[in-house]
Amino acid sequence: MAVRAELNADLTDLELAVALATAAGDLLLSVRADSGLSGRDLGDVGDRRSDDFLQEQFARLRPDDAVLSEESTDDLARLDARRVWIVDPVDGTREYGTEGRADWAVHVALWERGESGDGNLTAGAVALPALGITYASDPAPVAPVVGLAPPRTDRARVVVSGSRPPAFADSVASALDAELVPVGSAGAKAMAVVRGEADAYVHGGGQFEWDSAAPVVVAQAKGLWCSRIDGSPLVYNQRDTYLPDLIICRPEVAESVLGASRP
Ligand SMILES: Nc1ncnc2c1ncn2[C@@H]1O[C@H](COP(=O)(O)O)[C@@H](OP(=O)(O)O)[C@H]1O
Ligand SMILES: [Mg+2]
Repeated sequence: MAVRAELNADLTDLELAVALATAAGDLLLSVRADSGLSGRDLGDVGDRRSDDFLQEQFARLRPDDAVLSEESTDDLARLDARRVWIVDPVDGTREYGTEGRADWAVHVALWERGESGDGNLTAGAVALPALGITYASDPAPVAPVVGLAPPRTDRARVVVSGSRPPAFADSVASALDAELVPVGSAGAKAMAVVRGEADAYVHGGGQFEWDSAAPVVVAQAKGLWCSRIDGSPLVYNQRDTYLPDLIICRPEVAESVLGASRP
């Protein structure tokens, strides 16, 4: 879904997720180009500007919905809400602050409560602004990005955090006879699997709902396996937003990845 939609309340939830992630990404690119800042200072300003923009737009376009954002106080009103937007205004803040890095993202996901009271992620988008691409939670095929990753060999690839790879990363790599590739941002790693550049993204040791909600709803829509490392479902809009581990992978390798990741 590459078309830039005008931001208005008539957009579907999916169109709105794509439009907001894309627009916040454009804002972040201009802050990065024009602020004269770098490193942590740039990350802080980017986080704030992107979050302010997203909060304003949700208040204007979906005033009845709750919002859970990494960068805003959580007043827990979302626990009684029927619809909750789960957003990460800059995922991969460290990489956003580092000149030349493209592995950072904007995450926008929607969680909706069902008849039973439980809820699910129902729509979402991950923008990779430095690549000029926004991925949507629809089943449309995804084109590879030429020149982004080294050409595929027969060897599988597993993407992991550059700064905090999980303790079980080596065992997953052995199980798949894969190379481990460090990439920043949960969204950028998940989209590498969506594009087919990597076979799996594994994480353990700490993360929050906003880090994975949008990547997971996009990956699910593209037919990928998404779960906790013990194989249980990823559950969102919980009181405690800590959601420390996940696997996103091609369904064919899920059993091997789970076997090698299980605590
Ligand atoms: N051990 C940990 N505890 C808490 N958050 C973690 C974490 N490891 C990774 N994350 C978060 O997950 C996102 C992706 O990290 P990584 O690139 O290392 O895989 C980052 O989000 P933010 O950049 O939004 O803070 C990072 O803060
Ligand atoms: Mg994050």
